[in-house]
Amino acid sequence: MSLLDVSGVSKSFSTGRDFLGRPKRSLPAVHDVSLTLDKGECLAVVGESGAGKSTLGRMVLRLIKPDAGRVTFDGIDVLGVGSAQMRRLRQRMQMIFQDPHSSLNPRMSVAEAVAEPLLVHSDLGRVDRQKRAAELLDRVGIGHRYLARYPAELSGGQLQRVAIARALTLKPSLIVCDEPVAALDVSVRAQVLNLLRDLQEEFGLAYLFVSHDLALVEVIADRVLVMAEGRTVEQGTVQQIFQAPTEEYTQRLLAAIPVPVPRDASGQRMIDVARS
Ligand SMILES: Nc1ncnc2c1ncn2[C@@H]1O[C@H](COP(=O)(O)OP(=O)(O)OP(=O)(O)O)[C@@H](O)[C@H]1O
Repeated sequence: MSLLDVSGVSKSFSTGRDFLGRPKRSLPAVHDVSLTLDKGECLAVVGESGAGKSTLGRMVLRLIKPDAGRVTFDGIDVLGVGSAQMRRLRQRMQMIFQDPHSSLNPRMSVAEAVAEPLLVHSDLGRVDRQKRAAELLDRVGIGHRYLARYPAELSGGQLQRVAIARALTLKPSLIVCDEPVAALDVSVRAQVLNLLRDLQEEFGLAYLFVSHDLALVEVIADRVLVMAEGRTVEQGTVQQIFQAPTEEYTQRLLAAIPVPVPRDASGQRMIDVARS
């Protein structure tokens, strides 16, 4: 059984209102998309802007409720559970957003932000919560001198590390990463990507990795789902999608990668993203 099983999910959004306040039109954002994700695996969802990638990621966590389809996490029907069970389930399914500035509370110190989920979801006392937060922050490369600082005092890369530590606090098995390095300076992208990769291995995390950047996807993903206009174009392993894409749309996406990753005669990547 897969850790995550998404079957035929669809979502339409209504746009604008007529003079009676009724929605004018219903536009499909995601249509009949299915995927599976195993423990410790990384599935990238790629496609151009507006393809429906973020909507799909949010539906997996029930942050957006699908109009149709099923989402099963570890055998549990995510769309069918009550709010108390959903709160428990959310501990095991976390999300990292593109913009760490907006995902962290500006009035909470770095240590408080990482410890907060434990206040809500565990019986740990204050000292133990702070200790666990400090350990996690240390693990993601944020030293002790930053613990009492506030988001406005940190760089984008540091903030994303804090957001990653916060996502790890409750020991999730799935993290939906929605363009997690897209808002960062090019110089720190590789470091944060490598951190995500190391943490995945260390904690056996499964990632649903939403990205429009195929060069990153090739480095981090095991499998790829290509989306266009809300629909699945094709799915396959990284090798299949990057070396033998069957659909013209995927071929065009690949051709648009600015700097193709050099390969040796056997098709293996010749460089890796620099280690942090
Ligand atoms: N809350 C919303 N209300 C109305 N329309 C929405 C809403 N969220 C998304 N959409 C629409 O759904 C479609 C898919 O959006 P989505 O953000 O999922 O795409 P995406 O592939 O993640 O794009 P991007 O890479 O630009 O973030 C778009 O046409 C978008 O305008």
